This record gives sequence, C-alpha cells and structure tokens, in this order.
Amino acid sequence: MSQQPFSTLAEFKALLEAANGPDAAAIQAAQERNGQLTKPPGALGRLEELAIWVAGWQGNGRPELNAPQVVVFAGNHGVTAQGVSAFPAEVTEQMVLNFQHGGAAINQLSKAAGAQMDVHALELDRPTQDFTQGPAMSEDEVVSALLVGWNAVSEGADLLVTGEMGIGNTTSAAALFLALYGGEAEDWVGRGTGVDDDGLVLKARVIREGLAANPAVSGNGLEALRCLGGREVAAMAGAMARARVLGVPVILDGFISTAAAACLQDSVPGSLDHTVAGHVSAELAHANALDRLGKEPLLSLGMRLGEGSGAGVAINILKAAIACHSGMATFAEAGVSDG
Ligand SMILES: O=C(O)c1ccc[n+]([C@@H]2O[C@H](COP(=O)([O-])O)[C@@H](O)[C@H]2O)c1
Ligand SMILES: Cc1cc2nc[nH]c2cc1C
Repeated sequence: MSQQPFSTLAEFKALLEAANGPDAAAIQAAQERNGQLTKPPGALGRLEELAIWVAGWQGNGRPELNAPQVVVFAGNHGVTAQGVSAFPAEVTEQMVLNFQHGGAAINQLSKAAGAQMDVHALELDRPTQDFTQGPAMSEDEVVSALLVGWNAVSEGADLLVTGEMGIGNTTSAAALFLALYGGEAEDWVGRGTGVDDDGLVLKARVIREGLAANPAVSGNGLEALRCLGGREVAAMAGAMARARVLGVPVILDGFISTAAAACLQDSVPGSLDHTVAGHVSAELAHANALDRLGKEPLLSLGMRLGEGSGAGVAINILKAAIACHSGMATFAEAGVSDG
C-alpha cells in the first residue's frame, strides 16, 4: 500500500471534506473561563475571541502557544517569461540561500516570535509552465507540491504560518483570484515587487490570457490551483489542509498565501475555519480578497514582503491573547468583586 495520504486532487479534496470542526466542549469551557477573568466583560476586545477560537482548534479550554511553526515554500514560475516582475527569477533561489543562512526578514520575525522556521524549495530548476500557454502544472505535479506542504507540518506544532518566495507569484495569485471571484483583470493585479504602470497593464493582459488558455478554471479551486498556481502556492495549500486535519490553527499571510487559501475554500467551503488573516498587505487587491473570504486582518502595517512576514508578526498577537486567557486570575481567585 502506498504511504502517500493522497495521489489525486479528488483524494486530497476528500481528506479536507472529512476533517473535523473545532471542539465544541473546549469552546464552551474557554467562553466560561473568559467570563470569569479579572476584567470588565469584552475589555480585551478581539483578543478574547482569538483565544476562544484557538481553544476550539486545540481542543483545550485553556489553550497554550508553545510551539509555533513558520514554513516558507519557494517555487519558480514559467509566467516570468512574460516580464511580469520587477526582479529576475534567479532571486527566488538566492533568497532561499538567504533564508537558510538566517538573513531574511522572516528569519528575524520567526526568532522574535519564538517560532521554529523551515524552508522548502520546490524544484527551483524546473519552473512551472507559462500559464498563458496552458496549465502551469499537471495533476501529478500539483499533487507532489501539495504533498510537500502536507508533510512539512510538524506534528508537535500548536500554530502554523505558511509563507512563500517566488518571483512572479503575485501574477499567479491575481490570476487565481480572477478565476475564483471574477471581475476585471485590473481589479486583481498589483505592483508586486515594484512594477510600474506599464507593468500593471501587462500583468492584467497576462492573467486574462491565462484564463483564456485554461477555460476549466472558473469556479473550480483545485483546478485553478493546478492551472494558474505555482508549486509554492500549492505547498501552502497542502500545509493549510494538513493543519486543518490536525486541528492546528493557521495564520494567513499576504496576497499569495491568501490565494492558496482561497483555492481550498472554493473547493471545500468551511475549510478555512481554522485560519485567521494575519495582516492586510499593501498589494492592492489583498483587502478585497480577504473581504471575499470574510476574514478581518489582525494587522495593517503597509507590509508587502511575503515570506510569511505579516503572519509572523501576528504570532505575537495570538501569544498575547493566549497569555491573557490562560494566565489571568479569575474574580474568585483574585478576590476581586465582579460587576
Ligand atoms: O505577500 C504579499 O502580499 C506580497 C506582495 C508583493 C510581493 N510579494 C513577494 O514578492 C514576490 C512576488 O512579486 P512579483 O512582483 O515577482 O510577482 C514573492 O516572492 C512574494 O513573496 C508578496
Ligand atoms: C529581495 C526580495 C525578497 C523577497 N522576499 C519575498 N519576496 C521577495 C522578493 C524580493 C525581490
């Protein structure tokens, strides 16, 4: 028997469909505890709701956050041949070396948040196909990338951040949003690493051509992921799905991370219930994409780096929420009169 948990997109989808929801008893216990803590009701605002949400996914009414994991996936994109990025494709591999040597922003942010950080480079010497000419990946290729993500999640992790590095991937993400949510190509393109106004016009044309060359993608999340995504985008989706099956909460990062998530939600509604949006990126269409997913970002810092960086900062917010929820005294314990 094969050791692989899935070998087709249909099998992957079935695993996601079979995943359990949060633990109702843990949510109730956390709500009750929250009501007894030494503060006026609701005074910790969204931190209260975040701690209760983590309690549900961890199945623990007094949740802990001791082992956050950041996983960064890297992939190369055939569509860079169209001139859609301000940087050359070799930067993907160069940045992987930088991640491995500890020199990137996400290394510092992971360290600051006390998170384990892992990097997975996916066949950088074999970019995906240019999606203006046909599907970016075969089914075997997208399944291999989903498996890299699935297997990257540590069994001991109690929180997951999925990040990415891939020159050209804001064009891939914009194409995915156009396929899933429609509208005009111009609604979904942004400056990425810094293209000028002509670059924006080019990116819109390229994603229109991508949809024309891949007519089966509209409203089909996993087929869109195969035809318009990249290996790192699929790996993020695989890791998010694995976290869902393990009951590990996930912080979404920026534009590309959200595109990976949107493919899962489109394929299996409810499959992002274990995720929270870490931040809203300065990439123009990210706010709109989060709106579509009904996700209110925790932070808005003007960041547009990727790598998992916005979500990496947001780990500290979840830590704060859980420190209060699980560490505070109750009114009875502290001898404080309640209202
Ligand atoms: O996460 C974001 O919102 C984000 C916004 C703009 C750019 N990026 C990063 O920039 C790279 C893609 O930009 P581009 O211009 O090559 O498509 C890729 O490595 C992403 O991590 C990331
Ligand atoms: C230098 C550089 C670092 C990055 N990190 C994520 N995307 C990136 C794109 C560039 C160009």
